Amino acid sequence: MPALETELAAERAHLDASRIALRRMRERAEDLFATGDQVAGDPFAAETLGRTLARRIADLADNPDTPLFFGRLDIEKHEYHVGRRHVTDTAGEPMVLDWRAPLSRRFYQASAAEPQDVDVRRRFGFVKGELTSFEDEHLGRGEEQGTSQILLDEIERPRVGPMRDIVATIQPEQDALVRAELDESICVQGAPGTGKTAVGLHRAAYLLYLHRERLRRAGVLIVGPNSAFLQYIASVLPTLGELEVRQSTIDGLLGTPVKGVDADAAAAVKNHEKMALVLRKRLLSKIQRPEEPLTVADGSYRWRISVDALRRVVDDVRREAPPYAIGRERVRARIVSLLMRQSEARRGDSPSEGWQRRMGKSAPVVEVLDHVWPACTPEQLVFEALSDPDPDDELLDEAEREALRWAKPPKSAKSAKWSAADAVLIDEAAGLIDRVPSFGHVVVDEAQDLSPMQARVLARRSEHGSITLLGDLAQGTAPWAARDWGTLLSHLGKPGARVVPLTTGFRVPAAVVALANRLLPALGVDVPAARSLRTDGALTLSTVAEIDKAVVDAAREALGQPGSVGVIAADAAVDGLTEALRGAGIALAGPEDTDGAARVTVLPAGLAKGLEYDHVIVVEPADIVAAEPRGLNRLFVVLTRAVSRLDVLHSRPLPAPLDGLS
Ligand SMILES: Nc1ncnc2c1ncn2[C@@H]1O[C@H](COP(=O)(O)OP(=O)(O)OP(=O)(O)O)[C@@H](O)[C@H]1O
Repeated sequence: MPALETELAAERAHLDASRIALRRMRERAEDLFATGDQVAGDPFAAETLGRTLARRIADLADNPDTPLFFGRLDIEKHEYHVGRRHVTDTAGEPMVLDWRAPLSRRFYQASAAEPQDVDVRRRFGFVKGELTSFEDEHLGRGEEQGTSQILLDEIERPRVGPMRDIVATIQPEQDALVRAELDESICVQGAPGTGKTAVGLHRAAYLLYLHRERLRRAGVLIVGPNSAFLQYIASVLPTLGELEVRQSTIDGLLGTPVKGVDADAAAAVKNHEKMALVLRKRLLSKIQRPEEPLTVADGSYRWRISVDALRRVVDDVRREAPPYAIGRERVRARIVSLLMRQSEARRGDSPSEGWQRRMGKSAPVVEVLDHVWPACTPEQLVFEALSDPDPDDELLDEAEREALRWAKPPKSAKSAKWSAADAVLIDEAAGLIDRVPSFGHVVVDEAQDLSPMQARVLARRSEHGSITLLGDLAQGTAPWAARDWGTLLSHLGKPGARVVPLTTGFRVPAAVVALANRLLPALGVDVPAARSLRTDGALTLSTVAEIDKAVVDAAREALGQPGSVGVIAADAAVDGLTEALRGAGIALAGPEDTDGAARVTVLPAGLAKGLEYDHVIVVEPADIVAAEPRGLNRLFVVLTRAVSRLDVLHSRPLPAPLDGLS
């Protein structure tokens, strides 16, 4: 047989053997699922089983498109398959290792230079769950291949629907972040499409696998910029078998319903870190020194605490600096304890708990407390700070005080229409007044846009845990967006966190990366430029006479290719473009698209962050830039949403950094 045919025959034999193994494993996984159904003995077992089954249903829901394994390691004559989760045979022996297991690390990290005892690493390629190819690297013999074709096929695959997991093709520098220790907080500065979001989600799944009990108790939180983004990433963790993770926006974490909108000047002051001090100062100013002694009647006795003793109590508690509400209870407890000592000395016995409670609630004690340490709710504190900013507070100047004051003052905290920034202030106040439960781990995506006060919301929720901060300073579009990570990390309470850059792009083709990189010098941030792994892709820049018509034509042409199409324009242009596309008979994704078949989405530039489309049509870049103070950063975000093809259509001149390109 000629050499090529021999090789092909051998390859077919390998594939057939792997297909048989795959079928056996899937049958075994389904068996495990079926038997679990019948063994619930008691209510606790039934509940636990219910949870396990729910997870398994989610695990298997993507059958048969999700392969049970995607890799194999040959180590000391043993073959270990690596897949999305453990599968064991009837004797309990592992058939597939979970990708998060310690041994699986070698699948991602072993190299010819450091084979880690791996003789052969095999990657399997699948198309719609069907095993179609494999690649072997004989690391033991010092052989390693360059960029994997299976990885290239995966990143060039058309994107339809929500985000997918990347377990089969996690790259070594991504894996190092995914597997960082639970106690370590990390900040990932990643250029567009370098896999920041993917890394954050896989890190959450990895930490849950390794520290399941600890994290189940404390909880894992993923914070994203808006609900469209959360929907887009929602299915990644379930396909990795993890259902118990809270995914939320910042607004969603706060208890206050948002009914009002701030003027820009008010939002700027309210999001500034000095508001934390303003609120703190205002709250502490409620604490007064006692002026009168306390006298309490107790049957035929009268107990008396001197002004000096009361002052000592208040001063001591103030120095201990507990949260405000706890401070009030501490003062009450210490006053009761002084009363108790007098009672013990006079009566010679220890008063009961009932007596202590009665004393604590007696009118004279409550009167002293209300004077020296009055109760206060978070809403009340913020209401006061916005109704009547303290003129003696040198933290704010008069313009800032004016910006803070309500345009139409509400009668009380109860009737106030709180804005999103007010809700953050109320959360700050709540953190001053009482303790906030902390998550075990918090992943924050698009973190560059957090304001200092929003960062403090997350600092409170990760005080006893760690964080994974994901972002790109170049994509900062909020008025308060971070210019450097150090300052933001301090607001998050993790000043020492390691900042790690990711620069290899998996989404955006090289030609599009080169276009977007032209904007970088004008963005005022110091970040390393991206390098794309993709040499495919197409870029066109066209001057057009009639924008609407050009967009319709471009969308029609885009529909000739597979995958999703995103038409991204300045927010104000979206309605007109929607009408033009609908008028031309192009079905648009959205609420009317009940069967989910439409492939074209019209998207305001303001919502494009974090999303991706196979084909992106960017409409009138100059309008996108002109629409907001950080318009160039917004354009940078918009240009980097394309997976395969980018059309830039403009009738007005292109913004300066792109000048002369079309
Ligand atoms: N190792 C990988 N293997 C396959 N695909 C990958 C890999 N890393 C990233 N990708 C893909 O690249 C695309 C971009 O990833 P992701 O959205 O996580 O990047 P990002 O850095 O968060 O981007 P952005 O800053 O633009 O929001 C996604 O489609 C993701 O699945």
